[in-house]
Amino acid sequence: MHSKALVDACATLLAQVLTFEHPADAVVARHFREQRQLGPRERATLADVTYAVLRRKLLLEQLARSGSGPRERRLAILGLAAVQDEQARAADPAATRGPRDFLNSALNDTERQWLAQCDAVRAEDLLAPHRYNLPEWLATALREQLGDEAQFGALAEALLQPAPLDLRVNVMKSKRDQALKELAQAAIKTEATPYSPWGLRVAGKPALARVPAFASGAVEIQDEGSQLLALLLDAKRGEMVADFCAGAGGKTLAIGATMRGTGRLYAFDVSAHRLEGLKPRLARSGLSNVHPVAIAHERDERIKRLAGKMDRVLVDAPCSGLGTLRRSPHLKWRVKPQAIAELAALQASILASSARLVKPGGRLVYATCSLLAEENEAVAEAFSAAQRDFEPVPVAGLLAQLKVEGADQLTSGGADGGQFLRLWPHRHQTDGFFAAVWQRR
Ligand SMILES: C[S@@+](CC[C@H](N)C(=O)[O-])C[C@H]1O[C@@H](n2cnc3c(N)ncnc32)[C@H](O)[C@@H]1O
Repeated sequence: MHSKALVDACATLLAQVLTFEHPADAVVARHFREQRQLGPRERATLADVTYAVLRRKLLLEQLARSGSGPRERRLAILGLAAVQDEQARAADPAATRGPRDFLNSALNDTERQWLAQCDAVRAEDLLAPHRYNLPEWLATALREQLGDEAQFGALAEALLQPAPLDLRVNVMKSKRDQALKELAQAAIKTEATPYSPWGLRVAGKPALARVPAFASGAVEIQDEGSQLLALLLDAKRGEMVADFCAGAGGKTLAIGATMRGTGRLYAFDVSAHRLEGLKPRLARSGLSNVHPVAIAHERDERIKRLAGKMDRVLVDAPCSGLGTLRRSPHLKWRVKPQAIAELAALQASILASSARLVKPGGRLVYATCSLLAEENEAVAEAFSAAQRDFEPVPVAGLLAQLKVEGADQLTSGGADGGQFLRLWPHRHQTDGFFAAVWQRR
């Protein structure tokens, strides 16, 4: 596609995404279905530009104010420039700018001059909102929580970077070393992730669909943080286990593999549509112990019948998703502060209902991919205070038993900082995750 047409195509897509009526990934997917003529490279560029604009929306809007022409076109130009910069940095971390020839060929003289002025703006001269690109309410909450401007700055910077591509080796089908070699034979370079024993981090963003290790189910795409949540549940062969908010089953598959395909693993969710997404992954995984069940709500009769029967229950609760801003940057503009209190009430209700499933001596894990204390520590502490027959279990000890390296770096809270799992993009290169664990007395 000619550079002029590409800028126009980016501007068209941005105009749809920036209404924020629907999640960005849904808008992009619909746009691609409608625009069948777009080739794979053009689709990749359009998606990259959309996400670059969503990540740095406050900065790019500020820079766009000085330009001329339609706003979406100015944002598309700045987004394309940002993507070229990212690509240049990926090839050479010392690089500051990508090449501008291709982009400049799409611009008129005024636009070229304006882009050169934008390129000349120095990061250190930016006001905090333009540097951090977070809505004010969220910046305030995260600053308060981290209690340190340098830590907050590092987090904000990490949230502006695209997430790495992590794989989980399916222990039913392969071992980490073996999968690494098999992927290398398909020219996919990976290295072991630092914390999860099943994790491989991929260099770059290669297409995986036709890679034999992926097609055979030997590896699945899963963030290292997500893998650690399944590890914490530590489900064993032959047990009765429930993944209460299973969605498309990312964690279900990891849990099923730790059970070596034995026992019974219920995958509950209120969304039958999301559970549908589990089916093709289940087929690849080789697991036969997973039972997906669509429920009406957390107090569904089918849940009540299983009360006190589960060895382990994972509650991967619906949350703001603010720990996933590297891959879902639209969330920072779509999630409203008022929604957090509603989510916290839903999380408390789901946690209390799912706890009934746990048998005496069984384990309960509450997890979110939110960074906010209101959805995390506050929900866990209120549960501990109200449910005296659930004994809080410090996560640091569990991680050490599971031989996770650097376990003491992954936790916070409690008298010694070991109570909860707390993963941060800027410290652990994972999405932001929280987990609390209890044992039923
Ligand atoms: C964080 S997502 C789950 C992600 C999934 N565990 C994974 O690893 O891919 C939260 C899920 O909770 C589900 N959910 C929302 N309300 C629920 C409820 N009352 N009971 C059970 N699941 C619920 C949503 O449909 C969503 O799929």
